[in-house]
Amino acid sequence: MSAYESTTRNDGPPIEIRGLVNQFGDRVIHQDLDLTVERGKILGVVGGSGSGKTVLLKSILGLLRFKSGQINIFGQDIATASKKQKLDVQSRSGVLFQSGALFSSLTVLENIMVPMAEFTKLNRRESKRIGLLKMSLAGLPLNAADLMPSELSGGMIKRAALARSLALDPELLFLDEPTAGLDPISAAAFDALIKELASSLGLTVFMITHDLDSLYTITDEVAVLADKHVVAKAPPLELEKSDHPWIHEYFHGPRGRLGGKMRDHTPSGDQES
Ligand SMILES: Nc1ncnc2c1ncn2[C@@H]1O[C@H](COP(=O)(O)OP(=O)(O)OP(=O)(O)O)[C@@H](O)[C@H]1O
Repeated sequence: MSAYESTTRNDGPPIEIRGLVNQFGDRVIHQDLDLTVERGKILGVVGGSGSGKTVLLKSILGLLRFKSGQINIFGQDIATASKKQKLDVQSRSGVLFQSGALFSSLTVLENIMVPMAEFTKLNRRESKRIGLLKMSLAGLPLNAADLMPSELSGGMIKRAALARSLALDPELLFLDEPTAGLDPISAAAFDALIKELASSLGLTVFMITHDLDSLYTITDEVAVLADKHVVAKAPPLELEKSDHPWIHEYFHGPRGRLGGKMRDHTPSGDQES
């Protein structure tokens, strides 16, 4: 049964990682990393530059061979999965890469139709109809269907890539810094779109982000990557209270939201009495 025909199957958490180790030469990136993402939740993933967020995403997506540990997607151990099982997992997942990763020689609609050609037996007319539906879900005007990626704004590229990631009605959506490069208004609109889609489509979302506003607005929980593993996983309002040095700095440092709030309320010269 293709993903397109499938209904949600009840088979283990969408993502379950145990004892993951990733290493390049002598350099250990992940050591005994554990992480579970429950069905229907939006998980934000944060961590300093070089903490291994992208390596983690690539490991989960099967784009990188990890040294040891176990990654189960929908209960399927991806290291031992057969080709058919891997295809099944892939067809139940959508990925929005940071750059959008659209095929530059294809129109917007053709880009969105690629996964359908790859994973389903839908004919071109049906794929087109579904592609247009996904465009509207992602908030793209239908007259963008025939545009080339080079003709799109940054925000439209993200929406086209989002439409493509939704092409197969995924249960699990991976987002790599979805609001990076967007102005604050477009970023807020994109956040709202993700939240709305996740709720209406019942998606589980794994989202790498540096955007504090996104964390507070749309995530249920945030996993923090530091010291080579997940040091905390909790709702943002709970994480604020953590005394882990990196987490504290993240929320309370000069670029942190709370740091900003404190700055806003710090009297400068004329003080309130
Ligand atoms: N293929 C590779 N070969 C060798 N080292 C790699 C490879 N891929 C990643 N690394 C190293 O692994 C570490 C983690 O990289 P990663 O891209 O996952 O960080 P990140 O948390 O996503 O950072 P950023 O927030 O800056 O994007 C980095 O030090 C990087 O240089």
